[in-house]
Amino acid sequence: MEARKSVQNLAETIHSLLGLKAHFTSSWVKSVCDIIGHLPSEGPSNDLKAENSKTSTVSFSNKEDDLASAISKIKDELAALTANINQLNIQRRQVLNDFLDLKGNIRVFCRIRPVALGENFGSFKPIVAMDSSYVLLRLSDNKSRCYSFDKVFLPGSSQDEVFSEVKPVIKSALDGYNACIFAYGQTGTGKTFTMEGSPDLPGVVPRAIEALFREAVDCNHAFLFTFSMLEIYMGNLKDLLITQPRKAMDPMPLRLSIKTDPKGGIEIDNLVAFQVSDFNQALRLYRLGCQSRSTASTNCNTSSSRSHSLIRLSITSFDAPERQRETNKVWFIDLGGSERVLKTKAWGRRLEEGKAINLSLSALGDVINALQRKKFHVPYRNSKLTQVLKDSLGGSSKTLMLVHVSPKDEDLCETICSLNFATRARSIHLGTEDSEKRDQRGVTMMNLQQKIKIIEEERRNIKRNIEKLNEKLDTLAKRGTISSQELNAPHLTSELPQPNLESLRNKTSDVPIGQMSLLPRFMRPTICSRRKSGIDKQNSEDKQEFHARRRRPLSHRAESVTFPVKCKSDHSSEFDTWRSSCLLAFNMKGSADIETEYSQDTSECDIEVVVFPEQETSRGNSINQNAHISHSQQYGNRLESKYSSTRFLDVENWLHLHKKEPFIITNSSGGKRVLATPIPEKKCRSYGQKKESKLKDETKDTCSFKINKIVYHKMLNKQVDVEGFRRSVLEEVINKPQPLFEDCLNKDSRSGSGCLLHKPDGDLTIQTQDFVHGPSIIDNECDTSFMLRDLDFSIGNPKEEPGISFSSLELEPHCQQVPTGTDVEDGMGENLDTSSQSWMTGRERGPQKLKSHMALFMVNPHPEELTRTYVRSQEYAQNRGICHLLKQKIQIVYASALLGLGFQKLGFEHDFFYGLML
Ligand SMILES: Nc1ncnc2c1ncn2[C@@H]1O[C@H](COP(=O)(O)OP(=O)(O)OP(=O)(O)O)[C@@H](O)[C@H]1O
Repeated sequence: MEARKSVQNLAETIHSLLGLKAHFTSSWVKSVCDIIGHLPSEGPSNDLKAENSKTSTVSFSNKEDDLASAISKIKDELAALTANINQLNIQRRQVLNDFLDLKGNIRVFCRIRPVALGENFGSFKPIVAMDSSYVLLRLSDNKSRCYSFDKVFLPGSSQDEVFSEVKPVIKSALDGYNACIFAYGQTGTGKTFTMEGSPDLPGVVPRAIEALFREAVDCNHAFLFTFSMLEIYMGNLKDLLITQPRKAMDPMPLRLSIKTDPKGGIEIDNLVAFQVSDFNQALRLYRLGCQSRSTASTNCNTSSSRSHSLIRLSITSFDAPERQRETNKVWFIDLGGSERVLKTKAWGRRLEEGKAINLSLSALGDVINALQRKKFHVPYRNSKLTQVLKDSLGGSSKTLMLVHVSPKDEDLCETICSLNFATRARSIHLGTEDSEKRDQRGVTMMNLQQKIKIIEEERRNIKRNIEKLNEKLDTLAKRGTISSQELNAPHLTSELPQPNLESLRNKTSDVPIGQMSLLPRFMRPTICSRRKSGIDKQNSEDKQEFHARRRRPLSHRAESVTFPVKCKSDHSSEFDTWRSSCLLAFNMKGSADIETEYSQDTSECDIEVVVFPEQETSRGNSINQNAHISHSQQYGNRLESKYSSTRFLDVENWLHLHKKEPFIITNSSGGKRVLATPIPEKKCRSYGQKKESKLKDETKDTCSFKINKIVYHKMLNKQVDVEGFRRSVLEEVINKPQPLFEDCLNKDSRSGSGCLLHKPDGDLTIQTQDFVHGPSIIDNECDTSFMLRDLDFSIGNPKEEPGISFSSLELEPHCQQVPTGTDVEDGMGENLDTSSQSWMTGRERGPQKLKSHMALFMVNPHPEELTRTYVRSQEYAQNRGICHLLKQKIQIVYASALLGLGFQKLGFEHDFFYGLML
């Protein structure tokens, strides 16, 4: 009876709504009826069937009937409201997209950096903001140029103001559009400040992530967010969420390689992607990634980013038909600072870094310009950066470029370069319109904005109603005898606001898998939620249905699938991580991973394309498809086995482990291993400083450091281009090398006296402690320490520079595999977080004890950065049977240093140090 009544009610409600709402199509009604027909036995329609087939043994009281009918009415109302809200979502997306289209899919903002306290402003202001769209660049007293932007942020602009302009793009990302938000500009102009911000003044990235989660909660769909972070350092991709190995024996991290699917979607093979469930998790991962960035001190910025850092947030929603695509990506890109070599006076590695940054920036400019001009050929392949972003630049994707400029007159040249870049990127495709058209556009945009507001207000009202109905339903359910299962029927809850994957999964898990395909899409659990709940495992016999459930051929879904990889810890517990991959990650060719090469050496051919059997020829893709065709059955099995071996990564676990123990994860294909090492808390700066001062006190009497075996007279006679006081020091060096070395090197480097540097071309210069980087060699037999870089070396007394921290960040990518700190004596033992610790270790044992040691050090000049020291004792090497190799290599390095040769000249490859270590 009850069941018949509720069905009748539903039918009546639908019928009446049909007259009112055009979107209630007959197929929709049919699908709802179908659901009822296929719901498990608790459902009303099954009751109805049961009643028809046999006499009902259950009799309901009138009271119960009324209750059930009230509940049923509420359910119907909820369904109607949900449909209504979906309709509004579609409208809102359309209007927002029209609005952004009018604004331009590629928008360029300009932010002028404020003058810092105590900074020399210069005699005249070269850059003046005329209004919120124009800046005037004064080239000289009577010459100036005007540049137009979509928005100009004055020096006093707050982070809030900047984010308010970014917000529409974030909203549209939730609507399924890909988006890229770039920070571009001269080094030291505030790119990182804009993107990352500070704890008090959070930048675009944390704000955007927060907004995404907030808006997602506000939407009536379930979303799945995955977070990844990588950097492009000198054309190489590096996963910032996986730390580097600690020992030479430790496995190398998996190489990241860019892959493209037949539809043009880009995936980065082996890039770790974490499923994040809230803002805090994402923020903590973001901080973890920021700590691993390659930064260094340059003439222009004490903490200069030497790479492009890219944060990717993938958003998936399988049940939001109004979204542009199921999975889309938002990229936040803090570009490396553009710099003029003449100004930065960079050389060696800094120079190479600067060159790589400039090249990829100009490649990015070319791509954006080509897109703006709607050119047929877009030169994506010219850099790794543009290859990675290929599917998120152009088309319907939204691009925001925040160009940063300096207010100082001494930076005029760089400012011109940045503004020219911005002009190219903007391409002023809107600039050609006359003022009438521009006004018209302005009016249309205002109308659209108004429309968005009205729609959002309407949505809010409906949501309030939904909430009220839900409360009502809860109360009725408590009063009545209705089973919780009935209340949890998916058509009631899956569309409710504040979606929660967990609840979604639970709600749908009651439905037999065979009936899943009968449910409308919005009611079905996502692959992920099913996996998490273990449905797939439990129903392995239902593989057929599992595949049948897919709405599209596999090849079509390639861009949106994130594959999990089973991970194992060496510490007896198991962890799972998400390894973000498109279907290409299965890599039918086996070990055909393509190593990331320096960007300029690569072409589109480097991007591996896997073609699946049912794939149609993709747009503009001329790659030989037959070469990669694989058997669909085989593919299907692989897919299934991947899924069945899945568990979700607990981000908290990951973050926790990064603070504590190192662990190794393996991917399910076996063999390759990635080592994640603990990352100390950011507070290590203060820790390092504390140690440093303690160290200074302890070691005043052990400062002298003789140089007996190396004579530099000849080199020192070379022309030295340094300022007054340094020149006089050097002259002294030429006359009396030994005392000067002591004098110069034994001073506290932090006070600025610095170290002596010998460039490969023979030039000598003194630089302050900040520059010191690269591997260094200590050999107490000749009381000398070397700090060697790939093209140069310096001589210094490490004991006198306790504050210098050692890190792999300064090295060639492969050198980064060099183990992190271990105790000098036993080679293993304690981890040394700071160099000061390691120096202390050495000092505690005294010079005599150190005598038998040869050790390698990696220096990281960045005082804020995590500091790790790499020390290996000769004894330890001997124990491990590699002493011979170690000695030989160190001798070569010595010879190289003495001859003034760099490593590269001797033909040393990146992995030179790797071989030295255990
Ligand atoms: N708008 C701003 N308000 C306050 N401080 C700022 C602003 N912009 C930049 N700064 C400060 O200027 C310094 C340099 O900024 P930042 O490191 O962000 O530059 P960058 O462009 O990222 O440099 P690089 O390219 O070398 O990494 C920082 O100390 C930062 O706090």
